[in-house]
Amino acid sequence: MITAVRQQESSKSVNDSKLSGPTISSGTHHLLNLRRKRDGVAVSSTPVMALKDKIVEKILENRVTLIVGDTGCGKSSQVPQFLLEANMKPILCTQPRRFAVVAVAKMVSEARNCELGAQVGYHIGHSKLMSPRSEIVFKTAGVLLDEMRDKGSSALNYKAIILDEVHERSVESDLVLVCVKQFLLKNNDLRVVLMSATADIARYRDYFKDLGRGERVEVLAIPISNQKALFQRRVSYLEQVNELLGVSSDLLAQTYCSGPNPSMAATDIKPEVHRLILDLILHIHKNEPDIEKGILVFLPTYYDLEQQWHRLKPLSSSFKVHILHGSIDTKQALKAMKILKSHRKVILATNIAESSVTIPKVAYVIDSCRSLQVFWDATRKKDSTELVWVSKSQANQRQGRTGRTCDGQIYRLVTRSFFNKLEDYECPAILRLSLRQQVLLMCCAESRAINDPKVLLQKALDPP
Ligand SMILES: Nc1ncnc2c1ncn2[C@@H]1O[C@H](COP(=O)(O)OP(=O)(O)OP(=O)(O)O)[C@@H](O)[C@H]1O
Repeated sequence: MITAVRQQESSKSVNDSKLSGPTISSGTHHLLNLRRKRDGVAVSSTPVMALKDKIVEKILENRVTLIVGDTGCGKSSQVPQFLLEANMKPILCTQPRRFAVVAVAKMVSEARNCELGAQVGYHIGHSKLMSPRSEIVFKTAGVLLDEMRDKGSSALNYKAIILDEVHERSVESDLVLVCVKQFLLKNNDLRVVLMSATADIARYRDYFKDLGRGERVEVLAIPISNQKALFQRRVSYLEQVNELLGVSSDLLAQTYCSGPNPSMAATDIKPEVHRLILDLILHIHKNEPDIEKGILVFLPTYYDLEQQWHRLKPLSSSFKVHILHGSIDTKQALKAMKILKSHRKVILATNIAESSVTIPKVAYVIDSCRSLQVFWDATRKKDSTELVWVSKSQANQRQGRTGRTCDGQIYRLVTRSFFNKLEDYECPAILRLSLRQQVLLMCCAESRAINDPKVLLQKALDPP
């Protein structure tokens, strides 16, 4: 379903557009040099670079533009720079998570050869590294939402606002979308760009349909043919993993997923799964001579990260293990970005590392295909958590953390038929969580356009 829509959009874009030749800017050149320098690979361009002129032209022409392109094709790093070079500044870019804000801001400032906090800055929670002269600013959706509540439309005093990773449906992201739309109805000059590799584009296109008479939402898909510059990615499922490790089991799904399909299977990570992950890591280490090639493992909870960490601890002479979890300080988390020459890097992560970020030289992704979800328990009248199977969209984002700076291999720890039965998308948080706090905050908003929670929530992409 996702593939079908994306392919349809891709071919539309190719047919509709007279693709202009690549115009490579100084920032872009610098990014390429950076990549060559860091990774020892010669990369001629990221796929979005070939569409630079087209992207700028469409954003200038339309108030809302959707950019859809495979993970790693260059959306987050390049599109803000394209707009800067077209003099559409200042530019605001939101990311769903703090880690992604800092990682992308850091990468773009390095690509532009400037100090972080000067031309390129960021703002997450209480940490702000930007100046009044910053021309590209990265923020979390939560920070932007707070600012819109406090300052109304003046929080959007930018020439262009990029809402990156729109498929991530946190309450904050959905509320940012609805507030931005309200302000767009009053501001003709603002340009909004939505970006994602896996979003359901038809929904976003429809959402902005009523913006104004004769207006349309431009959908720009980065054509598959333009994506050949990307590295290869190969996906394996439990069947192949077991073959690889020489384990024979007729009941793979039963042993490692507790059932034949997502609706019947318990999501908890059994010791067998931790054991399988360890065996896989050891197998990779033995067979991959390039020590710089790292392994990224997705697990659902801090407890699971700890369990896996304990299994790896006795092997500290071979492996350097990093933990990426929401509770870890961003500075500490950024240490996982370093390429190591002495040890094999193993990164144990929850979905904090699922989208946006490039961790250089991650060549292997092991995906447990589980995730922790918070929901409002109406009976107990409190927030609760549950382990769920990821959606295909989430799994594709996880897959996209490799194949960015080198070829990638993905191991999904479910059988192929089990994977095919996963939902396409996860349920938006706005339909799962209590909105009491958000409603109170909305009531306090300065701007009349966004201070009536009942009206505003009805205008959300999925009204609660
Ligand atoms: N820190 C980095 N070090 C080396 N290369 C990087 C770094 N950050 C980005 N890149 C390179 O730039 C490419 C584009 O990254 P970018 O984040 O712009 O892609 P994207 O299309 O936004 O991906 P996603 O949809 O996953 O967010 C990556 O595939 C990678 O090759």
